[in-house]
Amino acid sequence: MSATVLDPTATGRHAAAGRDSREPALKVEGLWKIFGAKADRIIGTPDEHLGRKELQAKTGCLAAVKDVSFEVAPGEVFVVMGLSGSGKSTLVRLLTRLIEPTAGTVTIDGEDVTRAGRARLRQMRRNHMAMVFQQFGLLPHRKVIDNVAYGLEVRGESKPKRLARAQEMVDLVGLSGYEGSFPDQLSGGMQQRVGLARALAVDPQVLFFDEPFSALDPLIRRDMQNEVCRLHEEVGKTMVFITHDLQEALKLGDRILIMRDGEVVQIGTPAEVVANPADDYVRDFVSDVPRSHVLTLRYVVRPPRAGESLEGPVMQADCVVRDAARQVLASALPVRVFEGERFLGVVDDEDVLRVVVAEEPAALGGAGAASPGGAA
Ligand SMILES: Nc1ncnc2c1ncn2[C@@H]1O[C@H](COP(=O)(O)OP(=O)(O)OP(=O)(O)O)[C@@H](O)[C@H]1O
Repeated sequence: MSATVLDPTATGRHAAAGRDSREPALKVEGLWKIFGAKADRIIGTPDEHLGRKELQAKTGCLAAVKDVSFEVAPGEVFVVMGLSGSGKSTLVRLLTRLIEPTAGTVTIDGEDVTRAGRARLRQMRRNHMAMVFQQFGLLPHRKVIDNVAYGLEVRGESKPKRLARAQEMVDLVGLSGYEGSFPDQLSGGMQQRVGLARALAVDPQVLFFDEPFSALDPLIRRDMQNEVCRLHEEVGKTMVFITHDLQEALKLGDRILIMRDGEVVQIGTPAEVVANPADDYVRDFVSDVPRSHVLTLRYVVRPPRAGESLEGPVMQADCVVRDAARQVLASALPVRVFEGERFLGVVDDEDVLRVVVAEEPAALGGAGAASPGGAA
């Protein structure tokens, strides 16, 4: 019944993430990492098309990352998600060249990282990239303030300058008062805040997160996810975030890249991935996700029916259905949905309820469970 309006040019949830004509902050093209003795003899031969297991059986080599390409816009939060062994950690290490790629290029702010010589790479790592790891990587004998200032020290900043910047970052991550503490005097969540402050201190072009919250207990983990959202709102940095946790990916990502066996299965906004899973692997991943929490009005909007009022309140297409529901249900007239200035259509009580009711256990398998707007 309802028409689905899918807009491939849809921008992310974060204001700074608008994909525009500017150069991507990060561009990855045809990136491969094959482990094994004959790794460099596989690309360009028919063997490159073999599945991971077949390649391993035939050559003894393991394709951890296989022909991966994507672009990240300035200010975007880009999440790489996949099960254990899918190649996420290898991928993020390739992006910073902690591991050398077998093939492909990585460009950060227009500069090809894969071609950089040793000295230039070191310089790029100090100035343009920062990493936040699961194991924090803090220096145990240094106080919080000196851990945060570490990257600036390595870069040769004067002491007053680096301490002033470090203090600013300590305050930003909510650790004011703990500057003089040592890492082992802090909880796991607080230590990870130090890791965040340290990464932000160098004002990098891209921040890489490799499963940073996996070791934290669920409540702290949620706090830290909120913290990343808040920090992103404040500093607008480009972020590449690795996780195996779908909820985390949906919460943080403007877009999500889903990996399996080293390959890209799907790249899309949380709503795109939930509404249109690329295959059964992704469908299985997203099957438990409450759709109203992720789908936006873009996915339920429909053309107005003959005689239907076009005087109702106006809402933007990127508003999540759950957040829009109250206003839609309170309005006697259908809500008009716009993308910027462009009129996309209308949404009424029934359109919203169809998404919400489909999540109710009683509706599963029943008529109410029909996919909203036929989007799935
Ligand atoms: N140095 C290495 N030598 C050989 N194989 C490796 C090496 N590093 C990783 N691999 C293999 O590459 C594949 C991808 O590993 P990777 O650690 O990148 O996956 P992941 O998605 O990050 O998994 P996890 O979440 O468990 O860390 C795995 O099969 C792994 O065993």
